[in-house]
This record gives sequence, structure tokens and C-alpha cells, in this order.
Amino acid sequence: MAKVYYNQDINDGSLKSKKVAVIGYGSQGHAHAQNLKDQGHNVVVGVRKGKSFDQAEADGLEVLSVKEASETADIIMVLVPDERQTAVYEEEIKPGLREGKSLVFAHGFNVHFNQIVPPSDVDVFLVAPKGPGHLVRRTFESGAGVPALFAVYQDVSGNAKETALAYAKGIGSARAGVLETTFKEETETDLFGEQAVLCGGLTSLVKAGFETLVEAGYQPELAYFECLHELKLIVDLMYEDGMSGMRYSISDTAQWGDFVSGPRVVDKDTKARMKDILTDIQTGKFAKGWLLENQLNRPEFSAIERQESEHQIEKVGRELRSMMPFVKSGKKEQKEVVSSAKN
Ligand SMILES: NC(=O)C1=CN([C@@H]2O[C@H](COP(=O)(O)OP(=O)(O)OC[C@H]3O[C@@H](n4cnc5c(N)ncnc54)[C@H](OP(=O)(O)O)[C@@H]3O)[C@@H](O)[C@H]2O)C=CC1
Ligand SMILES: CC[C@](O)(C(C)=O)C(=O)O
Ligand SMILES: [Mg+2]
Ligand SMILES: [Mg+2]
Repeated sequence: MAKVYYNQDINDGSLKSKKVAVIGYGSQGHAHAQNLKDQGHNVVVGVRKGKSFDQAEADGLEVLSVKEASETADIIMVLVPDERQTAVYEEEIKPGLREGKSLVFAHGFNVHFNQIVPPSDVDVFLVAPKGPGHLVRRTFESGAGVPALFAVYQDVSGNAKETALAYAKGIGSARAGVLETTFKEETETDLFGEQAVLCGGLTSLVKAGFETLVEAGYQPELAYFECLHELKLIVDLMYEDGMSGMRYSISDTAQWGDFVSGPRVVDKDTKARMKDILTDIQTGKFAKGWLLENQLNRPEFSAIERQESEHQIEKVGRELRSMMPFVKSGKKEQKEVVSSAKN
């Protein structure tokens, strides 16, 4: 069994005397900065002028440029998008990265794929929450937490593991469980999970189900409720009590259909394709393609994003959700705070 660290296993005293720079104030950045601050840590946000800068100030945080924040902090957490990290690191973080400091990531991508080569006199580790940043904040505020992985890449001080665990506790992850890994394992499993199961696998499954019903003449609104809206309710049961817990709540008819039809949808060929996806991740083929797509200014990314937002399931969903005020948009909340801060 892997060792799982919880709050009571972690002494975060040493982190209290350090200054933490959270670079970037997006999905993960806003959650880390606010959670650490709420836990009594000394936090500065480093971000360029603009939307995020205004938001961080409106949230009551000390905000500096990336360069200034990196200069003043002992611990520098890099939370700008993966594809932009190398440029931001080279131009604005590296100059302030002196001996004795810690360079931290929430995903091992750039270090593992050799895009960022840290100097040899700093600690390098990652603390990677296993959940979207907006939920890292939301669960923290509700008294809970999102589990996280940590990995030490370089331990110059001899305290890198202690600091990583203290950081994980600071963002609330040790309320749920913190697990040790390596940069390689975190990077490859995170990419695999989001591509094959959590994001790519899921959206393709939902769309295929929706399209199958609509093409067979069923109402799109009904197909939306059946294939997307209800998914949360089913996943909530799995989150609470595992697959058998979910099956406890569904009808025996549904459970029999689950047993006999599920494996017809996800069969050995699907698993073989999952293995291909994993191979592309392990060999660096996926990373190379993603970095190239960004160098070209994201032509394919933008085209697919536009096409996806115009899919019938999205149009129907927007209409149906507007009639369910209890289904709150996390995105809307963020925008409202920014605009009210500017007014
Ligand atoms: N999203 C998630 O839930 C998860 C993310 N991670 C990892 O966390 C890291 C951050 O990802 P995520 O939170 O999604 O990132 P976001 O896309 O949400 O980050 C956007 C933030 O980065 C800032 N930014 C972008 N470019 C620059 C720049 N050139 N200079 C300064 N600031 C800049 C943006 O500022 P502006 O408003 O000015 O554009 C904004 O504050 C990644 O390594 C990711 O893999 C790990 C676990 C989950
Ligand atoms: C599942 C997507 C993720 O890996 C995450 C929220 O954990 C990401 O990179 O955003
Ligand atoms: Mg992830
Ligand atoms: Mg990820």
C-alpha cells in the first residue's frame, strides 16, 4: 500500500517563515494563493497586468509582476499554462531564482519533457492537485480538500519533501490525502487520465450517446438530461461509495444493462487504443505535437474548440441550464467578481 499523508502527518511550521510566490492566477493559481493565505501563509501573486492581476487584487492578495514576485519569494510555484511556462520561466522567473530557493510545479510536463532545466542549486518539486483548480478552492472553502500528488526532483536543502508536504497541506490537499510520486509518473498518468478517461474519453462518450439518441429521432432535451446532466448524479454516487455504491442506488434493470452493455461500448479494442494513447504520452509524441501546435498559434485547437462549442448538446445544454438556477456556473462567478472589481 502506498503511504498517504494527511494533515496530522505534516508539520507545516517551516513554510510559515517562507514567502510563497504563486505565478499565474488562473484555475490553479487563484486556488493555491487564496487557500495558502487563508491557512496563514505569506503569499504574493506574480502575474502580468490585466484580468488576473485585477482579480487577484480584488481578492485582497499582494500582487506583483512575475519578475518581482520571483525575486522576493523563497518558494516559486509556477501556475501559468504549461505551453507558456518555458518562456515565462526563462524571461521572468529564472533571473530571481537564487540558491536556496524552491521551484515548484503543479504538473511535471516541462521538467519531464526537458523544456525547463532548473539550475542545480535550488530545490525542485511538484504538488499536483488531482482536481480542477476551481474545485481546489471550492472544496477548501467548504472544509474539504482535493487530493494531491507530490514529487521531489531535486533536493538541495535536504528539506524538499517536508516543504512539498507543507505546501500540499497549505492548499488543503492533506485533508483528502497526499501521495508521493515522481515527475515521470505524475506527468504520464495525468496526461493519460485527462485524455483517455476524465476529459477526452468522457466528452466523446457523452457526445456519442447524445448523437445516437438524437439521430434515432428522440428529443435533444431528453438526450441531454439522459447523457450529460444525469452523469453528475451518477458520478457523485461513485465518488461517495465507489462503483458498487452507485449500483446500490440504480435499479437492478440498470445494473444488468451496465454489466452486459457497458463492455460492448468499452471493449478490448478501446483498451488497445488507450494503450496507444499511453505510448504516445510516454514517448513524448503527444508533448511534441502540443508544443508544435502552440508554435503555430493553435490552428487545430481553435478550430476544434469552435466546432465543439457549436455542437447541439452545448446549445441545448445552455438553454436547459438557464432554467435551473441551482446549477451554478463557476465561470460566471469569476467574471462577475472581475467586472465588479473594475466598476
Ligand atoms: N487547471 C487545473 O485544474 C490543473 C492544472 N494543473 C497545472 O497547473 C498549471 C497551471 O494550469 P492552469 O491553472 O490550468 O492555468 P490557467 O490557464 O488557468 O492559467 C492562466 C493564468 O496564467 C496567466 N498567464 C498566462 N500567460 C502568462 C504570461 N505570459 N505571463 C504571466 N502570466 C500569464 C494568466 O494571466 P492572464 O489573465 O493575464 O492571461 C492567468 O492568470 C499547469 O501546469 C497545469 O498543468 C494541474 C492540475 C489541475
Ligand atoms: C483532468 C484535467 C487536469 O489534469 C486536472 C484538472 O487535473 C488538467 O490538466 O486540468
Ligand atoms: Mg490532472
Ligand atoms: Mg492535467
